[in-house]
Parts: sequence; structure tokens; C-alpha cells
Amino acid sequence: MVMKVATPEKVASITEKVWQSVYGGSNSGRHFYHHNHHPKHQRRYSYESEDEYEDEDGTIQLMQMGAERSKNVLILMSDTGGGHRASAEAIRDAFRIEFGDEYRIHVKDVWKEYTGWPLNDMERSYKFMVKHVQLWKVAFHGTSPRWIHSSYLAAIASYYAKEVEAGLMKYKPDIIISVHPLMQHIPLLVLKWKGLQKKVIFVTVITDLNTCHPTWFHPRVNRCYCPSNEVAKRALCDGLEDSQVRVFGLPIRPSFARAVLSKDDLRRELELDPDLPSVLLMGGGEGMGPVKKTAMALSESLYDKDQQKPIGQMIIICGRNKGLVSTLESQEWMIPVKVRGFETQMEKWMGACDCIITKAGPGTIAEALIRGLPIVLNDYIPGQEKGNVPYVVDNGAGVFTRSPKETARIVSEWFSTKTDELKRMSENAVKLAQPEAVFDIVKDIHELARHRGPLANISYVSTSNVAS
Ligand SMILES: CCCCC/C=C\C/C=C\CCCCCCCC(=O)OC[C@H](CO[C@@H]1O[C@H](CO)[C@H](O)[C@H](O)[C@H]1O)OC(=O)CCCCCCC/C=C\C/C=C\CCCCC
Ligand SMILES: O=c1ccn([C@@H]2O[C@H](COP(=O)(O)OP(=O)(O)O)[C@@H](O)[C@H]2O)c(=O)[nH]1
Repeated sequence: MVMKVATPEKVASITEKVWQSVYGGSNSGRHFYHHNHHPKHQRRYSYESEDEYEDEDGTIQLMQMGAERSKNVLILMSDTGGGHRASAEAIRDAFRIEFGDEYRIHVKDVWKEYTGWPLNDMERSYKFMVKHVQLWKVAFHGTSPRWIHSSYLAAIASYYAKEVEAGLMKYKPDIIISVHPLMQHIPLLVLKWKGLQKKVIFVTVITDLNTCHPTWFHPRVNRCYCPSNEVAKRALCDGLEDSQVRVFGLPIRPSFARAVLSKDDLRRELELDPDLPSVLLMGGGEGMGPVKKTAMALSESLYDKDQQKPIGQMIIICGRNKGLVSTLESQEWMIPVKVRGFETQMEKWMGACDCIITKAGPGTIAEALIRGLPIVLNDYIPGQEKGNVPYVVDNGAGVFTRSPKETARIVSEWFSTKTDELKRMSENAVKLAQPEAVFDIVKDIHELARHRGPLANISYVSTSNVAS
């Protein structure tokens, strides 16, 4: 049984709060934290005798002695693109649906909250690098050899060991799930240095469909969930054992898998034209790619000049790209158009449409497949997104072109003379979709936890000099 009481005012800095919650007493900053190694300053954490911990909303949860404790699951992610968060939230929601209170899920960017440069600034660095595509190409391929990325990441791990330790231990995880390519090596090293590697289950859920970066593959994970056979092959070539690898698909929010919504109802709810075919145009969570040029071309191609009426309508979802929203809102259109910013109910917008145009983001692709939307891929980020193009095209679920005019022509044909091609691609998309993947993943993690025996006996002893 759990009781909630109000938290004291939030006067402490993050570091102080961590100090207090992990070690008790006061903290005079990182310097002190690093050097206070004497055993008398160490507080022993045992899940058997656990009596309080801080909740996400800042309240203190008091656990009644003897009550069964929920297991803590820490999902490590970063907002480098929108896909990692979407997958993390999908896993969290699936845990809640399948297991209710058995698990307490924390979705966190621990690097951002606890460490310093460059780990706490990955979102900005990544945005900058992908804008300068050549730079990203060099960084992606230059860091692919294991000796390069392993030594980089080991150096960073030892520099930020204490901070990472504090960030992880705050959530006292029984299970850590990484959904990010740069979140295997550092936490696994810190767990090893702490002697916790055998006690905490660590799994990776890969969110790239094909040409993923080798940092995803770490030989010491308990499981590596691969979204496709292509990725599984890469994992095995990179030294993972068969027993570590599972292929269920890319985790997509349960609202995509479980909600059965009719297109007519959705069009009414979203105030779309009930009769005109609809194309969804987007560019991932950040609204990247040639969205504006494509929108202008579609406005022309979906207007029948002879009959002086539109043959389709368009929804443009710009994600977090506010500049794009205001530019598009000030345009004149020849067809019905809706311009939206970041949407939280993507399953509805996709469910109301007949096809989608997007850069080759794995999350958007997997969601579109579930909704049976034929896909026009109009861009990809070199490296991790390159392989998503053949994944879609070779499976007959879509086409690739970088030309906005060509994109507009394809969609106008789909809506007029080539409706049979649209239908065939839609069927292929559904065949490729794996809506149950997220449930299979959480069930497998649950089994893993069950076979590990009572995790509640883990005791986190806060040792001192992990950095050394
Ligand atoms: C010998 C030449 C070496 C040249 C490199 C020099 C320095 C390193 C500089 C940068 C590191 C680049 C990291 C490359 C590994 C990235 C692995 C990867 O796949 O990352 C992808 C993610 C983003 O996720 C993707 O988002 C997409 C959408 O936008 C899509 O959804 C896709 O499916 C997702 O997977 O990228 C990142 O998170 C990049 C973070 C960038 C961090 C920049 C930090 C730069 C500063 C200094 C370098 C120090 C530490 C980095 C250590 C890297 C070691 C591998
Ligand atoms: O307004 C938006 C735009 C995008 N997304 C989601 O963000 C993710 C984008 O992931 P993807 O891998 O396609 O590309 P990224 O943003 O990582 O480049 C997908 O789950 C989208 O549904 C969203 O929820 N709302």
C-alpha cells in the first residue's frame, strides 16, 4: 500500500536533492561529493527495507513495511529527434496496460539532468550536425569502429561516473531500458564499477530499422531487442549471442495498436473534408526535410484545373518546428490544407489519411505501416536512416524521391488514375506492420525479471570511488 505526503519545498539543487535522497545529509557540491568516501557517510540502500522514495511529481511515497514493492524501470532516452521519446513512452504505456502497478516507469534523459558537456547538450549538437549533413556523415561513420566509440564513451564514463551513478541510483532501477544508441556503454560501465551489473537487468531496445550505428550493440546487455531481421544480423555480426537477441519490431505507442477508429469518424472529429482523399505531410518530431517545397507542389498537383476543384486535401504536421508552422500558415492554398504544430495524437491524424509523405524516420514509418498508409519517403538522414529507404521500397510499401514535384505527381496519381497502386501498397504496409511489438517486448522483459528471482533483494550499497 502506498501513501502520498507533500514534499518539502524544492529548495535544493538537483545535486543536493540527489545527495539527500541517495546519501542523506547535506551536500556542498560536486567536489565534496567526489571526495566523501568514508564508509560512515555512506547510506546503505536495500530494497527489502526500503521505506521511502521520491515520486516523479515530487511527492514522497511511503511504502508500508511488508507490502509488495513495485519494480522500478528506468528508460534512458534523449530528444535527439522525436523517435526515442515516442518509443520510450510506448514501452511505458505498454507496461502500464499489461502489468498495472507492478512496475513504476521513469522515462528520463539522465545525461541532460545530471551530467555536463557534451552529454547534457546532445539535442543541440545533434540538430546542428544533421543540418550540416557532411559533418553528420563523418561523425556517424568516423565513430563506427568499436575501438573509437568504446574509448570515447569509456573516457566520458569515467569523467562523469559519479553524476551518472547519482542519476541512475535516484530511480533505484531494477531494470534499465535504453532506447538510445549512446546509452549502453556509459551506464553499463558505471554499473560494473559499482558491482551492480548482475543485479540490475539492462536491456537495449533499438529504434532504428536497418543501418543502425554499432553503439547500439553492447555485448553485456541482458537483451537486445531488434526491430527487424536486418538489425538482428548486424547485432550477431557485432558479437552479440543468439540468446541476447530478440526480434519483435519497433515499439509503437499502444494507441496505434489498440485503438480501432473509423476514418469517417476521425475526419469529422478533426474537421477534415469527409469525401476528399487526404495526404499527411511531415518531417519527424522536428519538422525536417523539404516540407515547404513539397506542400507548395502538392497544392498545385492536387487541384484539377479543368474542373476547377481539388482532388485531395493535405495535412501538414510540423512537429516542434514553429518557424515552419508560421511560414505555412501565411501561404495561400488551392486545396483544403491544415497546418499543425506538434501533435500528441498522431494515430488520429494518420488514421484520417490515405497516404503519407515523410523523411525516413523509423518511428513515423512504423506508425504509418500500422495505419496501412503508403509512404513517399522524401529525405533521409545519412547513416541511421539510409537503410529505412530499401526497407520500405523493397517491401512494396512506398516509394522514394527527393523531388517535391515528383512527390506531388505520385500523390496526385494515387488519388486519381492509380488508386489500385495505392491500395496494393496499403496492403503491403499492413503486412509489414508489427503493432504488437511493444507488448511482446514488455512481456519478454517481465519474463526476464521473473526468472532473475526476487529483485526486491537487491541492495544498492553506495560505494565510493567508482571514478577511479
Ligand atoms: C575519426 C573521426 C571521428 C569523427 C567524430 C568526432 C567526434 C564525435 C562527434 C560526434 C559523435 C557522433 C556520435 C555518433 C554516434 C551516433 C549514433 C547514432 O545513431 O545516433 C543517432 C542519434 C539520433 O537518433 C536518431 O534520430 C533520428 C532522427 O533525427 C532518427 O530517429 C534515428 O532513427 C535515431 O536513431 O544521434 C545522437 O544522439 C547524436 C548525439 C550527438 C552527440 C554529439 C556530441 C558531440 C560532442 C563531442 C563528442 C563526444 C562524445 C560523443 C561520443 C560519441 C562516441 C560514439
Ligand atoms: O507532431 C508530431 C510529430 C512527430 N511525432 C512523433 O515523433 C516521432 C518521430 O520519430 P521518427 O523516428 O520518425 O523521426 P525523428 O523525429 O526521430 O527524426 C514519431 O513517433 C511521430 O509520431 C509526434 O508525436 N508529433
